[in-house]
Amino acid sequence: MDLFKIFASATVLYSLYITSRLYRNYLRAKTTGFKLRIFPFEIGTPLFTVVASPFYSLITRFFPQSFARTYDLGVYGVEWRDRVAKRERETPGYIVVTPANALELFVEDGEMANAILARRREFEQDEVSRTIMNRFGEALAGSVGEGWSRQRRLIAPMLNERIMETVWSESQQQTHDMMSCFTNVEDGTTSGTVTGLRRIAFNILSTIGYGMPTEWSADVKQAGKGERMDFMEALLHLVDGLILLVVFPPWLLRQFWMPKSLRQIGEAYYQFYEHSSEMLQKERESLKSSGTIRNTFLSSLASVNDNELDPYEKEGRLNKPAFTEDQITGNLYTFTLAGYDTTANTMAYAVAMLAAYPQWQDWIIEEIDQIHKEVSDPNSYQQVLPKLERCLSLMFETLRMFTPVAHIVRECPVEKVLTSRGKTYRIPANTRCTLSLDGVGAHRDVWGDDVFEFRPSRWSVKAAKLTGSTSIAQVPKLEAAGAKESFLPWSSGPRACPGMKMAQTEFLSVIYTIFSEYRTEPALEAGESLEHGLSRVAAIVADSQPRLTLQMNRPNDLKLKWVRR
Ligand code: HEM
Repeated sequence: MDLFKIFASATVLYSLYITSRLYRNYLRAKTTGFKLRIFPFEIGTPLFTVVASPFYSLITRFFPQSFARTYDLGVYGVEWRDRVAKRERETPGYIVVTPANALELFVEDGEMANAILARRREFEQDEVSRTIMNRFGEALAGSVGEGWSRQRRLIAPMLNERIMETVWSESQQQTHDMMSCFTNVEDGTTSGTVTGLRRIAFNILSTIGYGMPTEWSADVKQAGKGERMDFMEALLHLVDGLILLVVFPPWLLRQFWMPKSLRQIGEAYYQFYEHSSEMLQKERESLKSSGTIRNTFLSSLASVNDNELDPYEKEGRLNKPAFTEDQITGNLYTFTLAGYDTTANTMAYAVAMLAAYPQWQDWIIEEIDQIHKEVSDPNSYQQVLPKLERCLSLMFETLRMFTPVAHIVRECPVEKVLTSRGKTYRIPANTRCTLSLDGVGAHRDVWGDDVFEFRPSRWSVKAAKLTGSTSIAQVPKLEAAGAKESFLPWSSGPRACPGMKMAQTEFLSVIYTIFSEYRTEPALEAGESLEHGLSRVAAIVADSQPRLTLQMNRPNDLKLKWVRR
């Protein structure tokens, strides 16, 4: 009985505590101008993320809609669930009031998202992203404040026009190799299209990042027992195992009693450091002896000097290397992380959608055939790339529908006032702002009634022309009203993706090379009609899930037949 009383009193006290915190946060939020949602649990934490998923379908089925919706917001991948459910998005967003210290602001409107992204100093990257991105050393993608400005100034130019021709030609070569492998087998049927495209994206990073050209191959080279992994194998395990490495220490993962896949990730962690340190050593030696900077990210990182820093100059340290070994390792890793899954999955979704909707294949093939007639060299980066408007529209539409980085988070430590669509909003101090890059591309008033349809031609007059400009940090100049603000797959503002042009060049080169020679169609099962085959492919695409980026759950079920045109 006494025990019962203790338990009951504790429950009452705890409920009072939660209620008082909720009330306090409600008072903070009520005059902000945003719609409010009240929720009795702290959302967005790693704990909630882990615990919430198993109860997801139970809660959404049996609890009142507004409770279920707020719960939904805290479960990873809400943007994709909204898209599949064709849910209308909020303008500009809403605040979730929980008992936590911070308020949770969810923004789904382009104007407000852009306003936040433009004010980098006032809305810095959140702590969780920083921890993940700096796992291997302080990197551009995980730094804030002056440290970020300095890294950005030095690193962004490394992804400039100088590397684009290599990206273009290497992507062409890789694509040729992949396609000959696919079409070498009887009737050109393969379930390896997604894996094959991922391999291309990885191999391009290997060339551009480390100066290690790798031949396309359907199989991944795997180190045998007791053998040392090569650098690229180690890197591949680390990219796939990123979240595990944030949660578990690498020494634990590599224990002999762990499952093989986890052991490999733990092992890869140590081998990556070893390789990266050796490569850096070699790069520095070769720089010293030859004085030539290779056209790779590693060489640029190793050679760059931070001449502009006054304090360095005063200390007589002018021409000192700008980056420590740890910073170089961190940047090598995040460069691969940021550039791999994003570009690979964009190519995979585009090809899958072309297979499911063959009319769009006809549409881009028409453009490609026209280009072949117009240019003197059909492989020339300079001649071909600026003409690929429809192919670029295909990329934009794929990114709008299958946004790889569904949201980004910024912190607001001090109260700010912003306007959106003529209305003023107050963002209280200590608010976490989750900006839905996917949501801004799903507003009916901007995109029209077919907002949830895949229609690349909506971009045809809007598609940015890649003019060979060296400016890489610009969002494409989209002419249609509102489209620029409502298309943020690469984010916007000072932190916008510096790899945008590289991703575009790679995507365009791969799509152009494939569809210059081939077409694809669903590999039909016995007795299956074409119509059924097409909708089966569309269903495989719809069965996706955001992991690090959005990915298909059953990529190997995407059985495609490749035929020479
Ligand atoms: C379709 C392909 C890609 C998409 C959709 C994409 C998207 C993004 C997004 C949303 C951000 C976050 C920006 C922010 O915090 O405001 C980002 C940052 C970044 N991306 Fe990309 N990205 C792509 C390809 C690439 C490639 C190919 C590279 C380089 C190899 C790259 C390198 C980076 C880096 C270094 C950052 C950190 C920038 C900073 O914090 O200043 N990305 N990207």
